[in-house]
Amino acid sequence: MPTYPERVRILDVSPRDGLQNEKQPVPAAVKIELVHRLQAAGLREIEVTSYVSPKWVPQMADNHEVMAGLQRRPGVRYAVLTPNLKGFEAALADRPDEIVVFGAASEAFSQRNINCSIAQSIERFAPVVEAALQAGIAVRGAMSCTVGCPYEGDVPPERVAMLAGLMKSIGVQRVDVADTIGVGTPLKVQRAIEAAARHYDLDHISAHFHDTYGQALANTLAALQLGVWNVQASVAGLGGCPYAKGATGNVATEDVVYMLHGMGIDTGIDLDALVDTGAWISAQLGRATASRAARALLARRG
Ligand SMILES: CC(C)(COP(=O)([O-])OP(=O)([O-])OC[C@H]1O[C@@H](n2cnc3c(N)ncnc32)[C@H](O)[C@@H]1OP(=O)([O-])[O-])[C@@H](O)C(=O)NCCC(=O)NCCSC(=O)C[C@@](C)(O)CC(=O)[O-]
Repeated sequence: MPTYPERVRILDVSPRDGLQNEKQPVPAAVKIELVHRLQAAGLREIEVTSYVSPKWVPQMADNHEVMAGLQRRPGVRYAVLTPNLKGFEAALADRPDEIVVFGAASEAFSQRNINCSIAQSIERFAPVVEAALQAGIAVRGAMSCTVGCPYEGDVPPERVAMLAGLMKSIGVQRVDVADTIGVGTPLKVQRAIEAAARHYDLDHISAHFHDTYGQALANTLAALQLGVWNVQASVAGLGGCPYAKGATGNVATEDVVYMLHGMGIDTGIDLDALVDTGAWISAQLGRATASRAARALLARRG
């Protein structure tokens, strides 16, 4: 019998990863309310926004407004993406608890997503990491395409180990193993996590799985079986990456919480309040939730 952690920490990425790809502008007030609803439901880590070029990702151009509008709760960690010093300097004024540098295990994705090679990305991240740590801000490294790439196809675990080693060498404190396009299956994501674990202990590795092929919940379980207990998810399964066409959102937070609570694993999250949050943001966006658990629970409520 596999063993599972007693407690799992979920980071909800919906305000950033979930909304970044929306074509219609989502008002800052809606983004702010989403964060407030998530924290009221018990989320203690939330990825709020990114400080990237508004020409590349227009939806995140309201980063300052969103961060300024937050009513912060003690004990909640608010994370933001900063790909370079320009982004970090802009973010600093908004007092994030954690910044995220984001690289890729695939050269082609690195070029399409952040307009530079993997080696150049590490050069850009190094001063960001140094400045963040000096300012007392935590640093996470997102690693995209750890299983497959929309441009290069399969990505071998050696590439993940290479990227994790580079992240470690510049002082990144913890890393996300991301299946950006959701092509992974349980054993493949386990190989990617094991590759990252050559440089980071499992306490400092998060699972970040998209659900394009319906594998994200199974992949999340596979990560837990290895001992990973930091899991990323997006309420209502919102999301997708602008540089990974056709990729769907992350595993739905409601589905992860339903599974974990059913396994007797504590998350600190109120599933009913989370389902309400997913229903609310889905209504704001004019679409149905992608969460199967939320759909079932809403139907049961009548
Ligand atoms: C990284 C850059 C900025 C490089 O973009 P670049 O064009 O190479 O940058 P540059 O230094 O040559 O500057 C060009 C212009 O961008 C501006 N600029 C430069 N930096 C910034 C900044 N930080 N904020 C705002 N503006 C910026 C800069 O000021 C200049 O403006 P101009 O003079 O032309 O008016 C660009 O490629 C970019 O913004 N890419 C978007 C990346 C992105 O947000 N992708 C989605 C998030 S990653 C993701 O979703 C995956 C993840 C994390 O969820 C995990 C997974 O599932 O895989």
